[in-house]
Amino acid sequence: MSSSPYQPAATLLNQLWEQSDQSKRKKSLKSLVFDDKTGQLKCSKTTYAQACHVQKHLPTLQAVWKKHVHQNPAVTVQNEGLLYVLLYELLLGPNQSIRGGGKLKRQLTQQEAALRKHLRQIQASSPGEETSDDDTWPRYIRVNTCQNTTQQVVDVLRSIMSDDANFTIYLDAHVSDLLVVPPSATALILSHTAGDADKKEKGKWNPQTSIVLQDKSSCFPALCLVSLLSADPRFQSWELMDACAAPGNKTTHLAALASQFMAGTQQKPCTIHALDRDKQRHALLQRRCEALVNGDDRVLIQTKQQDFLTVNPKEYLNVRGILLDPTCSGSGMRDKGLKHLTEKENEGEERLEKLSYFQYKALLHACSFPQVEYIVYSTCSVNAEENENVVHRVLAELPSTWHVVPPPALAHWKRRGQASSKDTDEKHMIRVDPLEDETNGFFVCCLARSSLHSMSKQDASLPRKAIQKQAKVLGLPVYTPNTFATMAKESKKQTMEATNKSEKNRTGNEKTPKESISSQCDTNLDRKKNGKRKTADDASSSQNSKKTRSSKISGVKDVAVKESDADDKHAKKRAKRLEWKQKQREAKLQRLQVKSK
Ligand SMILES: C[S@@+](CC[C@H](N)C(=O)[O-])C[C@H]1O[C@@H](n2cnc3c(N)ncnc32)[C@H](O)[C@@H]1O
Repeated sequence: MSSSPYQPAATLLNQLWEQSDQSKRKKSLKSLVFDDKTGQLKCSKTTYAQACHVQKHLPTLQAVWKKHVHQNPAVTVQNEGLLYVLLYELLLGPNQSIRGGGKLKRQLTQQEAALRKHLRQIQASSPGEETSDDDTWPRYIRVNTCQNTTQQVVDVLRSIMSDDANFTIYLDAHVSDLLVVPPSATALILSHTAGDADKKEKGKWNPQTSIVLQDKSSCFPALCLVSLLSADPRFQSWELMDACAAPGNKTTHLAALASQFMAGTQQKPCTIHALDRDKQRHALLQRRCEALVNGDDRVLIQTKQQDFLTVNPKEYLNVRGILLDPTCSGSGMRDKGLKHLTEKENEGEERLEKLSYFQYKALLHACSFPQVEYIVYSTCSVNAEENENVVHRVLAELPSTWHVVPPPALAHWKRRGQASSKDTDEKHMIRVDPLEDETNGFFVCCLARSSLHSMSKQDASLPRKAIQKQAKVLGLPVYTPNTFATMAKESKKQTMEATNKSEKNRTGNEKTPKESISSQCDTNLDRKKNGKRKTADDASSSQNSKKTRSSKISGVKDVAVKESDADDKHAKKRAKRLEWKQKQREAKLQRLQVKSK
């Protein structure tokens, strides 16, 4: 038995990889660790988080190990899972060290310098092809249909991206007017169009108001609320509330969808009350609503800085729909989420309790609005405590006419609520898995007050057909899962094949750049040693004698240190340059986003 504290994560990964080889119906990491019936985690959060990290960085770790084995063919490792967990901890983990003991730990730490060198080379040689989530997750662009048609935006994006064949634009498979582009495209789109920022007229492309960079799952709440209201013929006018609205992504999405619906009817303009209790966030909300929605006379947004829990429901007698997206732990967010999993078991429990109590209070308060018919409750958390449990707790206190309803627009979304032992409501709730759905983890639950709401079985083909129809009109393909991840893997494979081929082509006599450097290092080394000038012949003989000397430990050490220094210098320089470029792009993106807010 291994003494390693990483063994549980290693076992989990071995289990995952072994069944991937044998069985046709592969289980994902998530389905291996969560109990099908109770939805409870079967291992510790730490074990799950370690396994997630390894899976995320597996291509890089495998490439490092491949290089290592190439140089040390005698190396063999039995426990592949443990190998990659330890490699991750040593090279990429938060402490960059391995806890505990064991033979494999000793073996890896002894080779740490060489392993790090491989890692640097891999990172420097293929920075754009890292297959981590950040580089393969699609980027979502929501068209603000209050200012432009989707066709107008698509035409502009096409012209911006026309120079690069890799930049295909897709339409999302679930959210209308949501475009999907490769991760590398967003910076290009925003920077390319920054000069047009002063064109504020409606219908004219303006990157700050024509589009919103909004993650897919965060588009679900407004989509759900509008699909429920528009399927209900009882209401002649819509008065809605976004109870926790800042910075206004969902409010403005709600406005855009409501406006589209109003366009096809004789209804009065829709009113949206958008509240936030935080002063600064409310100011931002107000600015964004003005910029994104003003000029669209089918919808009116009234913002207010107020604590939702202090709102008197009797002052909003005509409110029919409430969108409630309260503060949550954010454990579904891809950058926060894995951090949350590595928290100590008890850590954060108190915070979670406070959050879920606030969420319960807010949802109960929303249900007390006299005329409200639909409430869409959402969080970007993956904890049942903030999601299903909150809904059950609230429903237990309400008259039985209140019930969970399935959102028509997401009838074709497969992932549903985590089932508790008694309830069947979960099949109507929406869950988004940050590890599998290429968008942040999310939860949406729709509540309806009246039993009049039709619970007839929803036809999943309807929303799917609607998206296909829109894609056809726009001339766009519908995005299919993992498109960019597959492309990144393919491109990485090709680069590796090309590199291997060119390395093989080099003949024994011909010096590779690396050998030239090492030869130079040898010369310098010998110069220092002998204290006299050496000839070119001396230098080459020093290179030729490298193999002979390599058996003498001290000589090998010196040469290796010099060689790795020179190699490192180049790799570092390259990595620094790429890092700087990336930072510039990100800073530009941020500036543009701040401007647009
Ligand atoms: C998750 S964010 C909302 C994000 C927003 N729905 C969007 O999509 O842009 C939660 C917001 O709720 C606000 N908030 C928290 N407690 C509140 C309360 N009691 N009343 C009103 N707003 C509250 C916070 O200030 C924060 O802006």
